[in-house]
Amino acid sequence: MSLLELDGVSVRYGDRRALDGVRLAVAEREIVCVLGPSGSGKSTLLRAVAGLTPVAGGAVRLAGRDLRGVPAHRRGLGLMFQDHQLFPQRDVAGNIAFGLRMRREPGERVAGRVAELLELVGLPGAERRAVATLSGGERQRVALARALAPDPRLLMLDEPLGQLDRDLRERLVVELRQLFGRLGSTVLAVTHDQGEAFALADRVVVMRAGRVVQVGTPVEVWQRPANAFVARFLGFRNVVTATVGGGEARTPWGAVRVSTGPTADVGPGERTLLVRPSGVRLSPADEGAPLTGTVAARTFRGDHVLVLVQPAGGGPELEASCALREAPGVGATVGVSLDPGEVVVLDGEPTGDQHRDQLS
Ligand SMILES: Nc1ncnc2c1ncn2[C@@H]1O[C@H](COP(=O)(O)OP(=O)(O)OP(=O)(O)O)[C@@H](O)[C@H]1O
Repeated sequence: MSLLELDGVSVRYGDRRALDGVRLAVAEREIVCVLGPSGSGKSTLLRAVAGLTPVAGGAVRLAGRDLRGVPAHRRGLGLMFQDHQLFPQRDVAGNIAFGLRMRREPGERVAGRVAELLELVGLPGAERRAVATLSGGERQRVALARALAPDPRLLMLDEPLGQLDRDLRERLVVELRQLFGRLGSTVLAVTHDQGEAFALADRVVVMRAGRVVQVGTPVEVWQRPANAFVARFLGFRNVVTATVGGGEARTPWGAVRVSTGPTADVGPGERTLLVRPSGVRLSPADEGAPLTGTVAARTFRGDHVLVLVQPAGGGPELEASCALREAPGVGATVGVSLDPGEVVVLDGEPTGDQHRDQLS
């Protein structure tokens, strides 16, 4: 059964619809990450669930109970929000114990719980440290311990690692996932960083202008973006309109076969086509590839290079993913062929997970 259900939830700020009929279900022990550009309604969604923003339509249910009229502090939620900073005048223990003290838990029990939580988040013995002496990553851990302290049924995180540098974020996100798995936490998190969402989540929810545009596992969303918006948001550049029919797609780069694999079930017509950068194969210019082009830019991405090629015959630039040693230099003329296995036809059919997302 779902622990959290949003059933057609809408939120308005004046005339602006910040959330528009959002349907979403989060299962017990599931980690769901809401992803979307700035202003798409991610924080509003969390605030609506938390009871910090009034809901104009639809229902929010926790374990089957409608939360309408239930004040924020009675909802059994743990919140770690961007704007919920630590109290600078309290030490680490004072911050973590805040919610427990509000519930008038006995001092001894509180001290034991604080010690346990500090152990959990990797800061054992830090009770008496002043908040001002903590690094950004340590503050984040304390904020997490504070959110976990009352043993919430649902943990809600808004940009949990937002202010930290990339290296630390990448390490912490793995730790967080392990920690939530160990604790059996149910988590609804919001981030604008797709890498973070994909590393943390069991399921990803992509939002645009107050609506849910795709729900799926990280692999499903990555392999099969629902439409051009999601594909571009994930960072794919080779997204074009193509005419599909008779087992091929006519693209601005010429015809590409699409008869095999997951695209075979898509009907004919004008479609959005995604060519993954790994499917753009570069070769020496004189080896007879169907296209030629000039390398316009290169971006190093750790273990590979993204190469931007301007096709000689016109059409949008193509992004190719190359091994470090094989990446041609800027200005080089190259041959280009597209691998049909890496061409995905988008739109036109529901992604499997949209069914799963619907509430019955
Ligand atoms: N208190 C408010 N009053 C009026 N409009 C608001 C208020 N809070 C948010 N909005 C508007 O509602 C929309 C959704 O905002 P929200 O903060 O939920 O987006 P977000 O996806 O979390 O963005 P970000 O990633 O920048 O935090 C935006 O257009 C925003 O300008």
